[in-house]
Amino acid sequence: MKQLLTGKQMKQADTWSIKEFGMESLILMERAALCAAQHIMSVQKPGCVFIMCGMGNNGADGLAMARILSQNGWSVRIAAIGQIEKATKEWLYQKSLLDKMEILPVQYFYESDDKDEEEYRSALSNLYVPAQVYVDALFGVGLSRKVSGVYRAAIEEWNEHKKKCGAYGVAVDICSGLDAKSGQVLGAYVKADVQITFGYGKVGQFLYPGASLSDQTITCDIGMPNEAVYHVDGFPFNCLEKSDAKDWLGSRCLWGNKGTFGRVVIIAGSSGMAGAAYLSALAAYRTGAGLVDIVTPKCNRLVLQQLLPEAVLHCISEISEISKDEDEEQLAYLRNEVLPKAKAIVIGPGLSTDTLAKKLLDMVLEWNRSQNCPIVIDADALNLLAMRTNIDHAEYLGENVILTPHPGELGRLMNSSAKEAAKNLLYFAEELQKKFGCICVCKDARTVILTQKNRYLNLTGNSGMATGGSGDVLTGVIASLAAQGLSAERAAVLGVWLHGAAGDEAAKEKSPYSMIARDLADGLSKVLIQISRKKV
Ligand SMILES: NC(=O)C1=CN([C@@H]2O[C@H](COP(=O)(O)OP(=O)(O)OC[C@H]3O[C@@H](n4cnc5c(N)ncnc54)[C@H](O)[C@@H]3O)[C@@H](O)[C@H]2O)[C@@H](O)CC1
Ligand SMILES: Nc1ncnc2c1ncn2[C@@H]1O[C@H](COP(=O)(O)OP(=O)(O)O)[C@@H](O)[C@H]1O
Ligand SMILES: [K+]
Repeated sequence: MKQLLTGKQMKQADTWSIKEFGMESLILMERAALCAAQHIMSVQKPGCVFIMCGMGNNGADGLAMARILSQNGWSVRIAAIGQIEKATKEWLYQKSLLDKMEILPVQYFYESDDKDEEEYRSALSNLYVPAQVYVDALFGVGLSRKVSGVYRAAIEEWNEHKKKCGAYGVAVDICSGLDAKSGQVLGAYVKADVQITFGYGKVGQFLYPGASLSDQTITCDIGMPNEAVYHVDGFPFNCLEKSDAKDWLGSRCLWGNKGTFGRVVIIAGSSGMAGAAYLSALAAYRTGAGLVDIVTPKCNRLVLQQLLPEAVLHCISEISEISKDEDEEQLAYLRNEVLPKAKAIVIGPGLSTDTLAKKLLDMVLEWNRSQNCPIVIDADALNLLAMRTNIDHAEYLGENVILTPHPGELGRLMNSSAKEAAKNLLYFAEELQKKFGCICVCKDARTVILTQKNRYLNLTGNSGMATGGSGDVLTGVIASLAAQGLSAERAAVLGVWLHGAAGDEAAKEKSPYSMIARDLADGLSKVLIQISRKKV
């Protein structure tokens, strides 16, 4: 399992290693600089390298890289941007080594507020020499505010000159301008070929738009003590990898029958929305559930029977079509005959927010209070949940409930907008988890999964999944895994991984442009062939 930290957590890990463990800051820095320099030497023959340094320790890494590369036959040019009074002690030390070696001129460019951006850029332009490698060591995880003035000009010149001379761009630790937690860019930002990041990957490098700033992010071990990660606030973000997916999936019982592999009850669909029920149910079957029941309005009977004859249908009447007694009867039937057989329940895809949908959600939440059955709440059921204002959510929901909002639904659940939720996905996910006390799967180009104790970031998937019905497929995958006996947490995390990996398979075959939600079901089969064990 790969672990990622936020910028703040990384600093805490650094500080603990230095102050509590007693590892000299310069040891870590030397390892970091050596790692980045070695990467450059592994992909390029010695030539000319241009290094843009700030005055913090990211800049100090850049100076140390300059020394190492110079000693290995490289011609080095350095532009130091900022005020020398702000330089860290490590920076001054690295600079003093360069001075003693008498081989490297450091060109300074001081910060002052009296120029406009164009003036800065033309002044800086002279410092940016043609080179085959461009290194960005302006800001690392210490970036704390929007980039402006001389720094903005320095970044823009760096991008422009790098492009003009076709140089290989290396960002030290993290692309300058990228926020190491949110993945948002703060003002200007470097676009590099590779980010050589130290100790742990930073969450912001894997969230979008941050993940698009470089083609590759390489994490280097810089010798930080392993315990350092236990001395940070909160939890690191875990990223499931293929080998973990294999372990978590386990093996399928060779002598199992359909009862062994769990029954998923899917409460979904409304008039014109049969597809949502179909996609969720199809995905549940394709992920291995033994039986799938669909609870849906009568109008969807024919289409669902034709699309998925394998599903058991329970067709219900709209409230307007029946008497109060009949309405009570059909709910009692669901409560007494259908829900008790479920090993996992999905509620919400295409459900609508009408009175019947509301009653169905009430019934499922009531069921949740007395039974220990994993429940996936999605789409309209989330919208209905967002409309409830006077309940203590944490009392209703628990560790067996999985909410799967996209940014629109997340915004609604948190009384905010989709735009805000997408921009601050981690923050919103944390608040949602606190509010409902359950498992929160906050979906976007990167999906964040939070439980009471753990944080996960999913790295599979692609833009082809931004197509109607993808989310419905996810509900079926998660519920199917839960029905087969995985804990709700593992079902959610593995489900999101599988769903993304299925999307990646679909994209290989159809391209992200033309794949549709149904293709994810075929993708699931391919991924399951790759990760399922051959023998018990
Ligand atoms: N011993 C350590 O602490 C290690 C640190 N390392 C490097 O050190 C970096 C962190 O160093 P620092 O904490 O010194 O931080 P940075 O070097 O990332 O930058 C901090 C400096 O930039 C200024 N700053 C922040 N945002 C700004 C903005 N928008 N405009 C203008 N100035 C701004 C700050 O006031 C501060 O002076 C890491 O990313 C990594 O590259 C590595 O060498 C590994 C070991
Ligand atoms: N650009 C993307 N990269 C990776 N995954 C994506 C991307 N866009 C959407 N997805 C995934 O596709 C699914 C879309 O879900 P949702 O918006 O609920 O779809 P729908 O409501 O149409 O079923 C989510 O799991 C989301 O994480
Ligand atoms: K950097």
